Amino acid sequence: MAHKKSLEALNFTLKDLRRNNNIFGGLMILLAGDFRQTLPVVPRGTPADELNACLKASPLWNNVKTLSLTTNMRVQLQNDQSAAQFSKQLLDLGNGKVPVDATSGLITLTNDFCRFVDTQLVLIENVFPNISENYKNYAWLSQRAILAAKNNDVHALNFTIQSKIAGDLVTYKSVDSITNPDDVVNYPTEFLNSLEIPGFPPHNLQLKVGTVILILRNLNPPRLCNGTRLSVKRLMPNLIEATIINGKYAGENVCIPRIPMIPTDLPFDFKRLQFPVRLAFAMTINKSQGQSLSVCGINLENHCFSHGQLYVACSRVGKPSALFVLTSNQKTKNVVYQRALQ
Ligand SMILES: Nc1ncnc2c1ncn2[C@@H]1O[C@H](COP(=O)(O)OP(=O)(O)OP(=O)(O)O)[C@@H](O)[C@H]1O
Repeated sequence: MAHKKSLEALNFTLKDLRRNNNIFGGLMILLAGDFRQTLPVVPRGTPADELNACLKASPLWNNVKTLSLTTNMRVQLQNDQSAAQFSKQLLDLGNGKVPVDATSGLITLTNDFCRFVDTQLVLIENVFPNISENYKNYAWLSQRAILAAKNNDVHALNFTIQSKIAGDLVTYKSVDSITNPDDVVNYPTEFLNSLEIPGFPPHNLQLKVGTVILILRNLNPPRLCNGTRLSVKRLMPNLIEATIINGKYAGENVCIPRIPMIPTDLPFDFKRLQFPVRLAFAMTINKSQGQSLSVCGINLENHCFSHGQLYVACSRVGKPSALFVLTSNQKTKNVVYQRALQ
């Protein structure tokens, strides 16, 4: 979900451009969204900060007229007999209506909602069956992913899946530096290399031909945007050639260069020169928002920790038989801030 400040900035810009002091310069704006989904991410923020960053906390919200869509098309399109029930189960999850166990604070997922698996390897086998052969099929690859709430869980899954593909591992190390010369002595290169920053490529990027990667920056919109998934075709010393596997430009080959990236939320200025990509067989639930999948795995060994994450993860597919969940005793945490839904 967009931060309320983005919309407030658009409001000021349109007022200025159109020299019209009415809201949005007198234009009608169509917004589409679902407050059951995740709220804007506020680094190191509390739930109150997230709620405050949401559009409902902006004075602009008083001018919004809400119209509701009533059919879950992703589910409806499956023509599955469970469609009506699955749509309702998803809504109950998103609305925080699934009963919570008073002692553990967890909900129990039912057998008619998803398919349960016991280990990470079984999860991988169900979502990416016979990956050592199927990785060459882009349509097959684009329709499946494993999701987890935290980056660390995602990294572990990605390494395991990548190891199932034959071929040499190519390592690309980033060049990390401090931009302010006065700070150089305080931040040794080894420390900079060790930084794992959300939304940033790793220092030690290890890839194989056939690996699925995700672009982390808008390199060449609309073709190469933050979130575009690709399959690696050729690994050269200074360039990665890859094939886009999702969206309108699926099937096109592109070249990705190293670019300098500067994180905005660190207390010191630091620059990482690296390919702006991450492995993407598995991805975080927040990154998966907006995607439709034919088969989705969810690793809930570490519970979801923020509003709407479980709802977003489960609603990527249209039927229960396509949803594989790894969790202990079918129990997990469903975080829903009722204030975001009021
Ligand atoms: N009116 C429609 N007729 C046919 N198919 C539709 C219609 N609306 C949506 N779909 C299909 O349903 C799926 C989900 O649509 P879309 O991604 O636009 O929904 P969304 O609200 O953005 O989902 P989410 O926010 O959960 O990611 C897509 O496959 C889309 O093509």
